[in-house]
This record gives sequence, structure tokens and C-alpha cells, in this order.
Amino acid sequence: MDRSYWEVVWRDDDLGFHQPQVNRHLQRFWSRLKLAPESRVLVPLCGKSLDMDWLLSEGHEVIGVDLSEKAQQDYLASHAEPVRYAEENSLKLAWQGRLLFVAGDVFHLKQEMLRSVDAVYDRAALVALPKAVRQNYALFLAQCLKPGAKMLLVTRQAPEARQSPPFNLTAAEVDELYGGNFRIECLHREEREDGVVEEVFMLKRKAPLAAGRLPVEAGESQQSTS
Ligand SMILES: C[S@@+](CC[C@H](N)C(=O)[O-])C[C@H]1O[C@@H](n2cnc3c(N)ncnc32)[C@H](O)[C@@H]1O
Repeated sequence: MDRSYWEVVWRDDDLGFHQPQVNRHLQRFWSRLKLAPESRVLVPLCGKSLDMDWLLSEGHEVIGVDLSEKAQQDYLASHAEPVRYAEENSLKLAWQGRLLFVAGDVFHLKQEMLRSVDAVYDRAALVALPKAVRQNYALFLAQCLKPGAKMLLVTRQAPEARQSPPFNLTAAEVDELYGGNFRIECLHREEREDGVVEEVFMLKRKAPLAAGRLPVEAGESQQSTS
């Protein structure tokens, strides 16, 4: 899905993905990551998700990233704290309390910024990306995150394939995309009444390979999903 697709989604308020409450999997499973309260959490493709509020209430610093300036403005406007703005190349940065909300393409984030990230929270991010982009996204995160960095990943699979987001994402694909660079543990799997399967994974960035070895590419899995 290109930028214009998401611009239309935000312009038309076609926000079926937006949850009016905090995600239940986040509340149930986040503690499994065993993070210190002051840890820095990246929320890629964040929309205006209330999950960021919950992460902030846990004491974390949060970096939310979304292509849409409207998402940024809507989120910030629904919070009373003052906002400080800056621009960096194509990115519009806004600080509000312990939140940094970046309006821009996640692929344009600086590696230095992501190096300081302790954990990633992905709900409706990877599933919003078409298959062709997913491998680049997974490799980008793997290259930027430090060893030991963790991720909580919520996926979904509908009985039918869809032509627009959210796209299906299977456990096998999670392993294919991330298994080379992350240890993966499936924390939860449920099949809803409508046939949609939701799964929750915890990932941990592996230590880098010894010097002289080739970097692992997505799909070259070293570790099976447990
Ligand atoms: C399905 S929504 C999910 C939003 C949020 N995670 C939630 O749970 O409500 C996907 C979001 O990703 C954003 N997006 C899509 N491609 C992006 C990219 N390359 N960089 C940053 N944001 C992107 C869209 O603007 C949209 O708000």
C-alpha cells in the first residue's frame, strides 16, 4: 500500500483498524517482555492508537511513527500536554511528554534513533504491509535494533485472503521474516467466532554473528518457532 492509499484512509476517516480501547493482548502479554519502566518502545505504523497511552502509563518512553500527519495531529490534539515540533529531512517530529510522535515513513527513521529502542510493539503494523514490503521491513528492524531488543507482535489471519489491509500473516511467515535474526516464542493463539485467528508472538533480537560470517537474510531461518 503506498502513501496515497493511507492518505485517503486518513482523509476519509476510514479508520476501521482504530480500536476505541487499549488492545487486550498488549495488556495481557506486555509484562512477558520483562522491561524496565523507563525502557524506550517503538510503535511502528502507530496510527493514533490508544495503546501508546497505555505504554506511556507503564512508564515507558514511546516513539510512535506513522506516515500520516493527520494521525499525528489527531493523537496529539487528544492529549493536553504541550507539544514541541521539529523537522528532520522528510520527518515531522513532535514531542509531547515522554512521547515522540514521528510523522513520516518508518523506513526513513535514522538507525541511531532505533538503536536506543528496547522494545517494539506491533499491532496492525506488519499486517498492514503487503507481502512485497514485509521482508524489507523485517530486515530494516533487524538491522537497526540492538541485540536483546524485544518485540510483541500481534498477528491475524482471516479465512479469506484480502485485497487490502489487514493482510493475512501466518506463524510460518513470522518465522520466515524474523526467525533468522530473532528468537520467536508464540505466547497465544485463538480462533475467534468469525474464523479469524489471532496470534501473539514475543521476539528477541539475537546477538550479531561472529566477524567474517555473512549476515542472515530473512527467510534463512536458524531457529524454529516455539
Ligand atoms: C492498519 S493501521 C494501524 C495503526 C495502529 N497500529 C493501530 O493499531 O491502530 C496502519 C498505519 O500504518 C501507517 N503506515 C503505512 N505505511 C507506513 C510507512 N511506510 N511508514 C509509517 N507509517 C505507515 C498508516 O498511515 C496507518 O495509520
